[in-house]
Amino acid sequence: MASALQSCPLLVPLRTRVPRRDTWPKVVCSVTKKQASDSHIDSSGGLVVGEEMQVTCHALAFGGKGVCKADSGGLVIFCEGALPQERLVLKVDKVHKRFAVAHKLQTLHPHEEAVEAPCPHFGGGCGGCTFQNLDYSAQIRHKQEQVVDLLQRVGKVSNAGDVVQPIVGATQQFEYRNKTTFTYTVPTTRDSIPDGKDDEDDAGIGMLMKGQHDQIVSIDTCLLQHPAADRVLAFLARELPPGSALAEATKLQRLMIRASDFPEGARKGSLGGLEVTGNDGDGALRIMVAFITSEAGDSLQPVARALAAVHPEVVSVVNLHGPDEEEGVLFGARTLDMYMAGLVFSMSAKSFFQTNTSQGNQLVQVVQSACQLQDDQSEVVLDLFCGAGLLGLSVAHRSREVHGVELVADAVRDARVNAERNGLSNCHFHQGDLGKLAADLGSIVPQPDVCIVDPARAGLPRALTRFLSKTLPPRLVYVSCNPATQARDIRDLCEGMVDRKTRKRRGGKYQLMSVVPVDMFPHTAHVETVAVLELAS
Ligand SMILES: C[S@@+](CC[C@H](N)C(=O)[O-])C[C@H]1O[C@@H](n2cnc3c(N)ncnc32)[C@H](O)[C@@H]1O
Repeated sequence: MASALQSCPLLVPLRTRVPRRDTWPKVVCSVTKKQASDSHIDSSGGLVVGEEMQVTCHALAFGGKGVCKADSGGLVIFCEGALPQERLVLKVDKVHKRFAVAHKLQTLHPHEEAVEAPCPHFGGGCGGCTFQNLDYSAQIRHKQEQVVDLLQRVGKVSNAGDVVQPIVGATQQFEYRNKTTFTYTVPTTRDSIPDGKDDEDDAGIGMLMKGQHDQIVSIDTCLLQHPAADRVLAFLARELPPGSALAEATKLQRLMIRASDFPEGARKGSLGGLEVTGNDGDGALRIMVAFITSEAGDSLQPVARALAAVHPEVVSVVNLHGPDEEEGVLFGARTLDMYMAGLVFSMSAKSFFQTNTSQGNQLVQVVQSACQLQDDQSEVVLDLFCGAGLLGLSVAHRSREVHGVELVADAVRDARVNAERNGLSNCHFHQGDLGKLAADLGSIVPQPDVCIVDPARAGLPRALTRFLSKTLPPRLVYVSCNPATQARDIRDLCEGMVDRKTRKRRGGKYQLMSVVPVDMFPHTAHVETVAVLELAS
């Protein structure tokens, strides 16, 4: 059923909605464009756009697409939804010079570890999950293989198979997300619908479609998020529906729901080994809701109060509005208390927090042991891209000093409060853009013994790699949510950066000691990795 829907481009608009943006996307027209491109014949590699064919999937590419080939050989075809060893029918969407892109129409012979996906939205285009139809042990095995493969191909690490440690799998594979963001849409206008007819159902709240930035799948449940978030979503879908006068007046774009409690295995005692302050809170469920709007959203106050009256676990409702996401409190507190690694964190709506509480604890333990701090609290730790301070604060009790640097001002403010709330007076946090201030970082923070970096998906800014290659902290602990950019940066740090004039690499001083993959996001293609680099002797 799901694959039949995916196979027919004309059905796509019925399952998608147009999100509101300040710059209005021309999404509905793109259906017409897509039809035009379907009829375009591209003969490169013998593949034709729109062609349907039987193939076998051989592996999973980074990002979750299946790597397929036609029986007669030819170009590699990256196919959405295909699993290794699966025999399937696909439809070619795009043909490039060296590869083609396709989506699955039908499974002929399934992956031997295929399972029934429990979510009603899986396979319907929702961008949330990739592997719900694959047994969890197979998911993590593939993630492990991808990390090794990227280190070999991109990082040029010859002993990648030895360096990469066994992946830390998740004990809790559903309901693990402590934060979910939903997109609000408005009904499309009459002229933007190709057949000129209004679609009464054409507004919704949902997740972005796979690979899209301007189309969503309407959903009423997400099996990855905290179940309490489903209840909040249901209330708001009823009381503040897309297209309602209030949603229109405030230009409501997105809805963020953040839940704080203790999923199975998140408590300090049950994991063991976390040496922190033991600040576990009372275990009560608390929820923050943020309405992200284009216009100031003071008029959302009555909805916020009604939500908190029906769902007393909602302790904070805020509005982030305008291009700078200016913050206003609609109900309760401005921040939400979150707990991880035996520490308490005051979290503003705009601050980053590890999205999987249970696996966040595991990640912290991996980082703590990767830092290999001495027992005498003599060492200085740098925590770059520190967010609200999670990693730096979790090693502060074993350090002389911790210095964190972070771009988002609210996160820096939270990090300072968090140091104080956890009684960690040896921590200092600085606000700044590490892409811009990297060259001057030495005048802002002391020379570290250990430097933790945890950048966004783009990896390290070039200027920061240059700074680290010059100042040479003895130990680098590189936490990454994108093993591809991490592999690139590891190569730069170990073999040296490419000299613009000579086009040769020079100056690499590090060696890669270990990489630990941690599965923070079961059922998705994402994998977190913690790499340790030391100065080569
Ligand atoms: C993956 S999060 C890690 C946060 C923190 N280490 C944690 O575990 O909670 C990356 C952080 O880097 C910050 N960031 C992104 N680009 C940055 C930049 N150019 N300079 C400084 N911080 C940046 C983001 O705001 C975010 O808080």
